[in-house]
Amino acid sequence: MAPSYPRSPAGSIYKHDAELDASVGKDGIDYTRVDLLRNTSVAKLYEDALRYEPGTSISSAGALVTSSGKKTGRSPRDKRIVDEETTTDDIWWGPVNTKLSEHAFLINHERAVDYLNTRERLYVFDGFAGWDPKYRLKIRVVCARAYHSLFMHNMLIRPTEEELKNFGEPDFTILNAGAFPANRYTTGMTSNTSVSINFKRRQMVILGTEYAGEMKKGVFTIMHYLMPKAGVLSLHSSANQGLDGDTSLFFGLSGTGKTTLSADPARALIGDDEHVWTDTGVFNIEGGCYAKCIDLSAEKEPEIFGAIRFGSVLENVVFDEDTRIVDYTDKSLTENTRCAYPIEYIPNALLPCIGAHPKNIIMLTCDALGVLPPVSKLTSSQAMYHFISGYTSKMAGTEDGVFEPEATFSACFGQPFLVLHPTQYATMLAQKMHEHKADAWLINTGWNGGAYGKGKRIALKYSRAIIDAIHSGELKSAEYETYPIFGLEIPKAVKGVPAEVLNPATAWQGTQCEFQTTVTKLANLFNQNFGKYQDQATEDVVAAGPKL
Ligand SMILES: Nc1ncnc2c1ncn2[C@@H]1O[C@H](COP(=O)(O)OP(=O)(O)OP(=O)(O)O)[C@@H](O)[C@H]1O
Ligand SMILES: O=C([O-])CC(=O)C(=O)O
Ligand SMILES: [Ca+2]
Ligand SMILES: [Mn+2]
Repeated sequence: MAPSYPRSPAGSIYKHDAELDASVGKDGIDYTRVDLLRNTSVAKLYEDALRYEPGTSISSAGALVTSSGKKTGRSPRDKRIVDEETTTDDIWWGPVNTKLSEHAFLINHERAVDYLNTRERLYVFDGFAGWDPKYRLKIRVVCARAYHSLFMHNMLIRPTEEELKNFGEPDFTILNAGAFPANRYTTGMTSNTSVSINFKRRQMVILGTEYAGEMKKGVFTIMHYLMPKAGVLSLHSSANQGLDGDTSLFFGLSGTGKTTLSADPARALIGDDEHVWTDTGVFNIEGGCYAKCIDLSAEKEPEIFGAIRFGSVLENVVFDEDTRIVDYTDKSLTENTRCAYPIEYIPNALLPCIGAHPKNIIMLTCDALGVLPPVSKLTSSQAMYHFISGYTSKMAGTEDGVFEPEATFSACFGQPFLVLHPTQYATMLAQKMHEHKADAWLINTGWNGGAYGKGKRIALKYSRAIIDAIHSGELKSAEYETYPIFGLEIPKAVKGVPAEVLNPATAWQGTQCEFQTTVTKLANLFNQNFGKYQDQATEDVVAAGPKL
């Protein structure tokens, strides 16, 4: 049977080649073997992981504690997209998408297949990406570690028994042979880690990294291509919904607070990381959340803390040998400690994870220079400017080789996952925001009072108070002042936040001279970066940047 991309009532939204479908339907994996474990129970995956995978334990809360080995973050420099005729003209080749030849892909594929077929145990998980049946993709994950299977069981949408029975052929297959290296002498390889996506064959192959986040972000990359092609907008954002059904999107690069701030006791959680904005509203791509755990506490993040229990996968954390109590402050393995849990482990998750059109667009940035205001209200041109710029700081650990906050511009707040040119996503976002009259806000969840090393990260309770004020309508009618150079509108007061914190100039603990220098430095970085998009952006968007 030919695999199919998501179908609308009008037929397939994605064209494909029947002959090719027939040939790649055979992905090389021996599905007839008797020891193949398909959509195995959580308990069985626990037992296998504990028995066969070194570095696996149970935490005092019942979570499966695992080790992802040497790689404890994604490897963006080892990610490749196959250069083939059905997609090559669409892809934004360059900064994040590096070409891999079809032949080199086949070598990697063969290596993964041989590795997987020769394991004593093989796990297959079939699940969905996308809560809206109209756009849903059927994803198959084939892997050799119970940990990886449980991770994707948590992160994809779990099929019902009935759906599993009728699953048929997957739309996309992930072959995860992460414990086995890529051959560095294969053309196009620059290390023994390789994460490659082939849109024509609908396959993703992972070699040389056991970091499970590669799989969820692989699915996102696939959706980031297919969804805009189908006329809907994929987003690296979290989403939640108030009692009145008002939806908020929280954009932000890794570590800016999408997961933390979307878990809000007063609002229903739609999802924490990947969404699609369609003509009818917003749907979550995933069936689970993937929270950062560093310095996690029950007091500060009760919903997330409570979600770490039987069934959850806790990666690279350190715990007490006797009590099995996890020390969330311990960064000795990595700062990027993570937990993957099914979305229904969050008490007020909205099921199915589909919400209304967004009313508030919240852009999160973690400014390590300490000069962006904790909150500003954006005009629509400023919203586009900041979406295209995607300024933040890369936080330690999420990517290989990052050890302290590093200023970065990541287009659409998720450049590593973009497949098309950033302006294509930005244009769709502008249209949708205009059509649905959404308000836009920029929130700095990063440093305040001084740069990294001198000031401190703004208190989580202040960021939460700001978000409450957006949702209550308090901020929309607040009094504002203009923040010079950046031209941002800052509220003069927000309930629950000390007034001096709101303006970076009054919050600054060092000299005003040092403050001005830092503002100028950041403004220059913005201008320099936006140069890349000057030609494609409209005049008003270009004018929305800082003016020195
Ligand atoms: N003021 C703040 N606002 C939000 N998060 C904060 C704040 N101060 C500290 N943090 C911490 O920053 C981290 C934010 O991580 P979070 O998991 O929410 O990021 P994310 O945007 O979901 O990233 P990713 O895409 O990598 O999952 C958490 O560890 C949180 O405790
Ligand atoms: O991909 C990961 O490992 C975690 C994540 O959500 C991100 O980095 O945006
Ligand atoms: Ca997250
Ligand atoms: Mn993310």
